[in-house]
Amino acid sequence: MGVKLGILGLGTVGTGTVQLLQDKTGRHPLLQEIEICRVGVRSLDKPRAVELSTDVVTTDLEAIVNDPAVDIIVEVMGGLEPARSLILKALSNGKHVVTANKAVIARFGAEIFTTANQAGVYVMLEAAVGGGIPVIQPLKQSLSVNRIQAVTGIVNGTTNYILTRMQTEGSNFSDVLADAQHLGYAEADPTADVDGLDAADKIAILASLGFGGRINLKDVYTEGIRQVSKTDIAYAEKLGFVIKLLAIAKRITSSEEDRETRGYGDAQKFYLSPLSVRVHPTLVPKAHPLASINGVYNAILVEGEPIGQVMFFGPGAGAGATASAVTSDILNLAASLKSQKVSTDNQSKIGSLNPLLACGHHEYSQIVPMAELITRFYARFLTNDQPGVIGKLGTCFGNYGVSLESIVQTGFQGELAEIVVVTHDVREGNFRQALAEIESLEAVESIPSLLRVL
Ligand SMILES: NC(=O)C1=CN([C@@H]2O[C@H](COP(=O)(O)OP(=O)(O)OC[C@H]3O[C@@H](n4cnc5c(N)ncnc54)[C@H](OP(=O)(O)O)[C@@H]3O)[C@@H](O)[C@H]2O)C=CC1
Ligand SMILES: N[C@@H](CC=O)C(=O)O
Ligand code: NA
Repeated sequence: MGVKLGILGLGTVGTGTVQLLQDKTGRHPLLQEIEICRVGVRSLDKPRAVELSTDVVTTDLEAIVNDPAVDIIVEVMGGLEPARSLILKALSNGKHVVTANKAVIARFGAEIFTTANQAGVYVMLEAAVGGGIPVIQPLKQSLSVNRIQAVTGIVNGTTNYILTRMQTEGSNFSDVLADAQHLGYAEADPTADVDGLDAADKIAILASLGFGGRINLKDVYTEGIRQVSKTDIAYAEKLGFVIKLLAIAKRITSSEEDRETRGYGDAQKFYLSPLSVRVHPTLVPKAHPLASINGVYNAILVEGEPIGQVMFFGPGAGAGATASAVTSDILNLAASLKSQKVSTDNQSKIGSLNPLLACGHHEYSQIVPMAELITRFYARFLTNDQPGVIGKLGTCFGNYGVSLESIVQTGFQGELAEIVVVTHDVREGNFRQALAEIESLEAVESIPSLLRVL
């Protein structure tokens, strides 16, 4: 008996998935048992890069999720609605779901996983984070015995592609964005990429898998790359850094908790300690493993105990790479359908769910406010070119306990001197108080850039 798919969407990812499923030679033999039964699209008139018979393609997506012949729904249409309702309907109808939709999972994960668990079916989402990179299943399975301390990633291919080309070619932001859209990396609305929202969805998913608590998206501090200028890229380069859009989820332990938990004597306390979850452009030291991740590539560095550091690297977007993740999820489900004893009653299906494939849902994690974050900063100031300005900046920083790692004045913008500082670790709240005082100095014209340093 074959496994029948209903695919919702035939855009970049849907087309890549159909292409992969239509070209099975040399791939896993179980693929032979998978059959594309129905494919849902918005428009029947659009030219398609794949051949599908006209009775397979439809605009009636409800009919696909209600079709009793379909075993697995593959949601690659994107957007929040009707994607969310169609996923919920499919699950209620007892169908497994594979989705690449991080926006839906980051917002409605709890509702979706609850519905799936009640129906005794799985929701698979490998493509939702890191495109083709296996990172969801490793966090759920291979790394699940570790106490995760931090997940730090470059998880948006579009912005990494843009920043890389701005750095290597000195290209202009909007031209490079158009190329990323053309290559199929960007979301339908690229604002989600450029403003960091796509990365925020992804780190919320990774943090909830890695740390075991639900993440409220509104608690994820999110800053995109629009304000990253060629000037800052050039200064960063001189200072030994590259600028990357990082998504960071980190367990924060106060020094007291730290003492108790470093030996992991009190594991419960470790699990309950708050997290910092954020997305922002970051100066990454050139020697750091994430500094050399360029173009559409993504990488996710996971730090845990006892594993130490593990980095997942690969193509984070694009048709083929994402189709690889979607199709592996399909294959996983096909294997589990094959090995599952035929069971008609729901209760026994729930009992037979593999906890390492299913997604749990938990309490919300506590997220520390950004003012409490301890990090290094890079800031660029435009000031009058007069004696004593650097001293005045130093005094303001000193007033709030901000210690400077470096301070340079190399350039000019017209009549104004350009001063760049990099701080040592400082509480963000203190740094911002110092900046407020600096802004009020007569000699200071503006503070065009403020970036965090890894
Ligand atoms: N592109 C990428 O590299 C990656 C994308 N993803 C995720 O995969 C999902 C799909 O992305 P992508 O393939 O790029 O998106 P596209 O915009 O290229 O494709 C969307 C597809 O869904 C169909 N569709 C959308 N809305 C409806 C609707 N209301 N009714 C019927 N059909 C609809 C469209 O139909 P039609 O063709 O008729 O317009 C189209 O075929 C998104 O969730 C995205 O975040 C994840 C990883 C990487
Ligand atoms: N738009 C996303 C696609 C993959 O999730 C990206 O650029 O990474
Ligand atoms: Na992935």
